[in-house]
Amino acid sequence: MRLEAEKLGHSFGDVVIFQDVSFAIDSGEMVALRGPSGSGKSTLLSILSGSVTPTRGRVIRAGDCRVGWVFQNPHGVSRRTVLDHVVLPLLARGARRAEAERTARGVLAEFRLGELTDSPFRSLSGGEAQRLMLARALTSSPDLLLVDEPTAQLDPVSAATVVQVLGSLRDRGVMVLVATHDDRVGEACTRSIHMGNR
Ligand SMILES: Nc1ncnc2c1ncn2[C@@H]1O[C@H](COP(=O)(O)OP(=O)(O)OP(=O)(O)O)[C@@H](O)[C@H]1O
Repeated sequence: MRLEAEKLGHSFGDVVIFQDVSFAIDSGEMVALRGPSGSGKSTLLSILSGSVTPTRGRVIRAGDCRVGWVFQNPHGVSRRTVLDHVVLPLLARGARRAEAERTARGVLAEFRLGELTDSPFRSLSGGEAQRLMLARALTSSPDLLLVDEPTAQLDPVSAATVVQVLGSLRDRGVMVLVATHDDRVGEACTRSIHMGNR
């Protein structure tokens, strides 16, 4: 699997956010998207996900490329349990309840959330919630995972765990593109794409 960005550019009205951005990412690569605030990292992720059409250039990816997205602020349903957050997408994809729960429990244990399966989302710490979002993204078996600032507002220990989890996704052959200001995340990546040369 390969993702290619060819001479991408984007403007909002008359304001050029970035231009002439080209790169390719292959399966099993974890790439950092770096650049100052406002340089267009989140916008580029939206373009790569297909939810925003670039003003210029094009994105080339296989038609069956499954895209997962983990946002900067973990979005969960406050009353729902940790287990529910991982089980529901599996049920939506046609899994039976018992099978979905088995899969979900396995993934949660791997993400060090096994003790929290019955806790409501609202009781999670920032790091736990971020790991849960990554666990949920994993269950959709993405080929490409777009991650926006996963360690913002996390303490060093939680951030290190999130970095570890991202590395394990890469090791499973997922293409991981992570927008980040965090040098620890940058160092864990194979290389960086730099935004900001408008
Ligand atoms: N829908 C929109 N309409 C107009 N301007 C927008 C829109 N979305 C983003 N922008 C502007 O585009 C620029 C790039 O925003 P973006 O969120 O992509 O930057 P970023 O590099 O991800 O920033 P940060 O590091 O602060 O998250 C910013 O100046 C932002 O205000």
